Amino acid sequence: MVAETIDGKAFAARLRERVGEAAARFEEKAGRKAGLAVVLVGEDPASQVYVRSKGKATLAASMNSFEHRLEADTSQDDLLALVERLNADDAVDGILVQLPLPAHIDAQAVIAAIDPDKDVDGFHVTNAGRLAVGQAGFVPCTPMGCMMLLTDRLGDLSGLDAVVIGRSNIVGKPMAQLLLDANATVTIAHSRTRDLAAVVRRADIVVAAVGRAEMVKAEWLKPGATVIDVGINRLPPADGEEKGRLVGDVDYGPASQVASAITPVPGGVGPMTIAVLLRNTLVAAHRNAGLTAPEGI
Ligand SMILES: Nc1nc(=O)c2c([nH]1)NC[C@@H]1CN(c3ccc(C(=O)N[C@@H](CCC(=O)O)C(=O)O)cc3)C=[N+]21
Ligand SMILES: [Mg+2]
Repeated sequence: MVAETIDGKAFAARLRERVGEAAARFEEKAGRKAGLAVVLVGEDPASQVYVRSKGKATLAASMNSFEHRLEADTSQDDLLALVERLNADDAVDGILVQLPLPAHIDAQAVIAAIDPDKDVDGFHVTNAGRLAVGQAGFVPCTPMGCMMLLTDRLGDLSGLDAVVIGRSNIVGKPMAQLLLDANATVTIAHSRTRDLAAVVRRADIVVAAVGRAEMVKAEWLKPGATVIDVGINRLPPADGEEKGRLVGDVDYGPASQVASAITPVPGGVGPMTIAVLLRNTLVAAHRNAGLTAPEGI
């Protein structure tokens, strides 16, 4: 079997297009653009790349982008004060504080300071709780993007066996909850899981979110499984390479001989994360303006 490639990049482009059209309609109704504030502390090169592409995508989707770049030695109090200003700013519908933060800042305290109704990352405990008990709130962008790719590919997930590898608050746990809400039978595997290969072997759906390059092997997969690879790992440069290649958590080449469908890295889940961020921001804008959020985005 040769797996079909799940083209997250193209799916995300279509989603951003729809969000952009809905954002233009929002502007007509509300008399202002929807706005996303992105806060970056320090100069981590990877974070700078992400923040730049978020800003570009936000503007391209007819929304305002407010970028706040702070020195690496910014105090936690100064960062919290900025978050408070953004909470109070009516032009700001969504707030994203880029993670990771420098070690001297308590990321949990910063996330807790964000107004849950502007928390378009879905990281605030209020939104985690809303997801856990089935109330409307913001769902973390990466797992939401994975769900969109899965339901587009498979339709009804009811009764399917899903294995999520990784238990982070940002991906693994919310991913498992979304799969459960879709009536899949869900297993969360992690570093202490015994015989991970045997656990993965049962799965119709595998979501790999461990952050270890090419860890999930083709031999672990049930033939015909649908594989969503959340990992973005840079390999050490090979001979003659300036930068190492980007690879996922799945050993893509061999895995694509066993799976029926698989997301590539890059071009899979990553672009979906940004598209869902824009969608969450537009939903936030509608709520803040007292308008009904549009359907079909
Ligand atoms: N508060 C917060 N929210 C986040 O959502 C958040 C964050 N902090 N910190 C960092 C991670 C990482 N992240 C990515 C987003 C898009 C791609 C993406 O578009 N990747 C492309 C390009 C990859 C490349 O070429 O570097 C792809 O996979 O095809 C990747 C990673 C969001 N994050
Ligand atoms: Mg975590």
